[in-house]
Amino acid sequence: MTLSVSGLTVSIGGTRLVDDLAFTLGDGDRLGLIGESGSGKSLTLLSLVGLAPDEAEVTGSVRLDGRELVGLPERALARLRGSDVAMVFQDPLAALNPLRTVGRQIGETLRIHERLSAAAARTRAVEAAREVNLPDPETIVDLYPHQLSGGQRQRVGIAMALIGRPAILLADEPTTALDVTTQAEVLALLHRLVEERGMSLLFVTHDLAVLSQIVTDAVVLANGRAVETGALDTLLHSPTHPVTQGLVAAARDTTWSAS
Ligand SMILES: Nc1ncnc2c1ncn2[C@@H]1O[C@H](COP(=O)(O)OP(=O)(O)OP(=O)(O)O)[C@@H](O)[C@H]1O
Repeated sequence: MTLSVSGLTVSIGGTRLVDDLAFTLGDGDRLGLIGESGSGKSLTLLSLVGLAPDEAEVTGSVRLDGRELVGLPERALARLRGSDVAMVFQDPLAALNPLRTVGRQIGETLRIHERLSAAAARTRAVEAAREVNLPDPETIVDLYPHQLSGGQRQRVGIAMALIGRPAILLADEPTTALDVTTQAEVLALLHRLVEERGMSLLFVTHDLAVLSQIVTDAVVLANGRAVETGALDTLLHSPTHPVTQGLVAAARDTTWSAS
């Protein structure tokens, strides 16, 4: 599947927070969206699938295999989010229901979309838990979110996102809340799953060091505009825009302080 974005503009209260953005995510592509805090990364990601805040005005074009998503009714967008396009977010705890076992939450999509029985959904949830390397999957699916570590919860978030076999994964800072070791493990897991399943990935982060572990190309955002676009190697080794240069310097600092 190809996601083609052009002229994407998101305004709130008359301010353009995302301004005339264009990029294409083709089959199997791994693209990063990087920029400092407030540069418009999250709003961009949310706007692609109709999840921008109610007060936001979204214009421009987001096409999924030619089908225009901007202006599509919420029902159609919701169907799409459960099937072709899936998302993982920074804070898995906020995305999880504290009162339901993680297995039930992993299997929920299947109960809705494939009308599976509770028992069949549980079996698939156990398989999904195993695929994301959760320890003791048979037992862990019966636990509640607060009984898991942060890294385990993010693995649950990934299992939930991937169980519907999406073609495209949108990830918004999925490892930012994790410690450095867990972050590396979760990035490696995402990388493996994306490759094995031939998914395409749009990965949002403020951290170029993280991005270099998972994508091949990136769009650098500043004040809602794309200021530099290209292969990650080129951005890392010969950044031309001052914002990109700042991100490279920051990534060097974190790499040094982590080692
Ligand atoms: N609902 C809203 N109402 C008003 N302004 C908003 C709203 N949501 C986001 N913004 C503003 O839009 C700009 C872009 O926000 P966005 O969350 O996309 O940034 P970001 O690059 O993802 O930053 P971060 O890394 O901090 O999440 C920011 O200036 C933010 O304050």
